[in-house]
Amino acid sequence: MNDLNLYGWNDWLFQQKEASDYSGFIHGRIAVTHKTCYEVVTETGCYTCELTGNMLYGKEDSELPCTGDWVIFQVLDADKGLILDRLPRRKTLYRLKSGTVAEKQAIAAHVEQAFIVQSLDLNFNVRRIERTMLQVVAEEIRPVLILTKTDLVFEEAEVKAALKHLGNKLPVCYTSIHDPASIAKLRSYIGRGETVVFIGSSGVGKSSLINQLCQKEVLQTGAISGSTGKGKHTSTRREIILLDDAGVLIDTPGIKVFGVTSDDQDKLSEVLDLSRFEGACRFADCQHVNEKGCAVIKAVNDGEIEEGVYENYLKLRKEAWHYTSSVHEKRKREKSFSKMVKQVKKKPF
Ligand SMILES: Nc1nc2c(ncn2[C@@H]2O[C@H](COP(=O)(O)OP(=O)(O)OP(=O)(O)O)[C@@H](O)[C@H]2O)c(=O)[nH]1
Ligand SMILES: [Zn+2]
Repeated sequence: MNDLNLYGWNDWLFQQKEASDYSGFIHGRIAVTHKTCYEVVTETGCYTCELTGNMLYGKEDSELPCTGDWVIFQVLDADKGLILDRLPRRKTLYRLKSGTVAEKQAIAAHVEQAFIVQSLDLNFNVRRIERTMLQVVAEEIRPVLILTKTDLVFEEAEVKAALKHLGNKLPVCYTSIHDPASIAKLRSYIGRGETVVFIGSSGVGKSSLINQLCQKEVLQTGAISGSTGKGKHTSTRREIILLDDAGVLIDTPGIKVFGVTSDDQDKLSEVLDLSRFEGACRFADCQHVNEKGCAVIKAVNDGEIEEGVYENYLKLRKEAWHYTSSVHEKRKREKSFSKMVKQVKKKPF
């Protein structure tokens, strides 16, 4: 028997299930997402499930179930099922689907915290931390920064200086798999029944951390390739891992870049720590691009905001605009297409 409360099942989800047309069927949480099917954990075991046509056709990519989603399904066989409904989501990590401009893709649903993992070698990149934070806080997910491989040589002062503006925005945790105390500290961040998603490029040590947190080998780790210094890509699927007495961990395959799918100016300013200057801009709706009397631009010129941070602001802002206008365009095209179809249908033949 699995206790689904340990997997994060709660009263809110129960109410969502009650409200579903399919409330009479069993529910479970998606533990693994394959190309066309899902592995779903339930109280009585694991089922491999496919989607009904209704769940699949005419749906945006972001509406398809993802790892961490709670779904209702019909049991077909001893270990097979058909997903009939997906419960509404809260706190979902999305990313821009690669190769598209207006399609987002859900990566992990119902997550309370995101562990943004970078290793203290060439992988460390503050701009990427800022970008990932934006995706995370847009969904009210709490970010934690994890800097791994402290046993390797790194410039601590440089790292700390680069993170200065982020210091009060997220806890920063330094870890090494050779330092058990650092892993114990990390574990203390994870509450019972809480879901944590691990985000980070391939080779930064996500699987190693998860194994150490579980105190057993639950995930295969990759060897570093000698020629490139980068980890081999070892994750081919996302997976949910249950900690013995704490929460639920979701591993994601090495997603390198998060394309922006949020156009929340306030969140962006908050992440980049620009909010403390904004109030003094001459115009209330100042975008801090080239407006007169912009306090943010003044702070950049005065050296109070680092240029790199401001440049990333402009970059992320531009991407957010691009995303929103592309989504808008897409909706308009779809609308005019369905109008055209309706008109065609009306015409007598
Ligand atoms: N020196 C050192 N090496 C580490 C540490 N953590 C992980 N590694 C090594 O880094 C390599 C990659 O680790 P993984 O845990 O497989 O990395 P990952 O982020 O899960 O990579 P993917 O599964 O490809 O996404 C392995 O050879 C690990 O042994 C650490 O704290 N210190
Ligand atoms: Zn301004």
